[in-house]
Amino acid sequence: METNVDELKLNELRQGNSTPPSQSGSDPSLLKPRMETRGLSVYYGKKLGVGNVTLPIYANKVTALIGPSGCGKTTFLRALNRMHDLTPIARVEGEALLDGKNIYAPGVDPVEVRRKIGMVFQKPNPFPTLTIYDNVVAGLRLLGVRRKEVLDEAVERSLVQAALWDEVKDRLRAPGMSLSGGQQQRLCIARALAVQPEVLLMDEPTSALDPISTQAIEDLMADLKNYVTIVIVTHNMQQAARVSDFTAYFLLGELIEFGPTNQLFTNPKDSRTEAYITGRFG
Ligand SMILES: Nc1ncnc2c1ncn2[C@@H]1O[C@H](COP(=O)(O)OP(=O)(O)OP(=O)(O)O)[C@@H](O)[C@H]1O
Repeated sequence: METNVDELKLNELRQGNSTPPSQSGSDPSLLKPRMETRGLSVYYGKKLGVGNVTLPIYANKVTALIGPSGCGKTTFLRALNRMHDLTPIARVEGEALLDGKNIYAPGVDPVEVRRKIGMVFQKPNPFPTLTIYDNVVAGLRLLGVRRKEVLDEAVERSLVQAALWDEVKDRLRAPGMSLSGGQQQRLCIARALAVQPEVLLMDEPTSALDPISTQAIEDLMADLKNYVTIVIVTHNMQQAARVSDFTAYFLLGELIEFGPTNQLFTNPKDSRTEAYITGRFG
C-alpha cells in the first residue's frame, strides 16, 4: 500500500510541476501568468491592509513587491497562499488564481493550496528538534510519503536546488539548528521545495542574514526560477533590482505600479514610484 501512496503522491507532485519554464525575457505579451490576482483586498477587521490589487505573476519569473513600511506587501503576499485563513481578524475579498483557478473558491482545500504555493519567512525557522534530513522531508511525510528511496531522492534533489547539498551531504543526521543562519534559511527553502510547489513566496528572506548569506540566497534565486515561480517581498530596492524580473510598487495599501523591473527602475510611469526609487520618499 505504501508504494501506491508514494507513487500517487509523486505523480500528483510531478503533474503540478509539468509546465516547462516560460520564454526568457520580460515582455509580458510573451509570458504566461502562473498566478493572477483580481481585485484582491485584505481587511483586518474594518481596517484595509491592501486594496483592490489586480496583478499577474508570471511563470518561472521573480516578482518583487516593494514599498515603504506598512504599505501592504506582506499582507498581499500572505493572501497568495491563504495564510490569512489562520488570522481570525483578517478577511480577503476578490480572487487569487493559480493556473486559472481561484484558490478562494468554495471547496478548495487551503492545505493543498499551501502545498502548491510554498512560503519562506523572514527568519529561518527550521523545526528545532529535527535533523537536516527530517526537516527537508517533513512536508512529504505529512503527505503520506514513507518509502526511504523516495525520501532520500527528495532530500538530495531539494538540497541541491537550494544550493546546500555540498555543505551538508555528510551530516544529514545533524540537527537543523546546528547550521548557520544562512544555511538554515537555505534549509527552509529546501523544505519548501521538497513538495515540488509551483510558486514560492519569500517574505524578506534575507533580512536576518549577513551579506555573504544574502548573496548566496540571491544567487540561488536565479537557479530556482527553473523550478518555481517566485514572489519576494523586499525592503531593499537594490535587491529587487538584482533578483527580480518584475516589480510591483505598493503605497498605503494600494498597488501603484507594476512592470518589468528594468523599466520600473529606469523609467517609472507614476511620479510616486519615481519619488520612492530615487529615494525622495520612503
Ligand atoms: N495582523 C494584523 N492585524 C491588524 N493590522 C495589521 C495586521 N497585519 C498588518 N496589519 C496592517 O496592515 C497594513 C499593511 O501591513 P503589512 O505588514 O502588510 O505591510 P508591509 O508593507 O509588509 O510592511 P513592512 O515592510 O513594515 O513589513 C499596516 O497598516 C499594518 O499595520
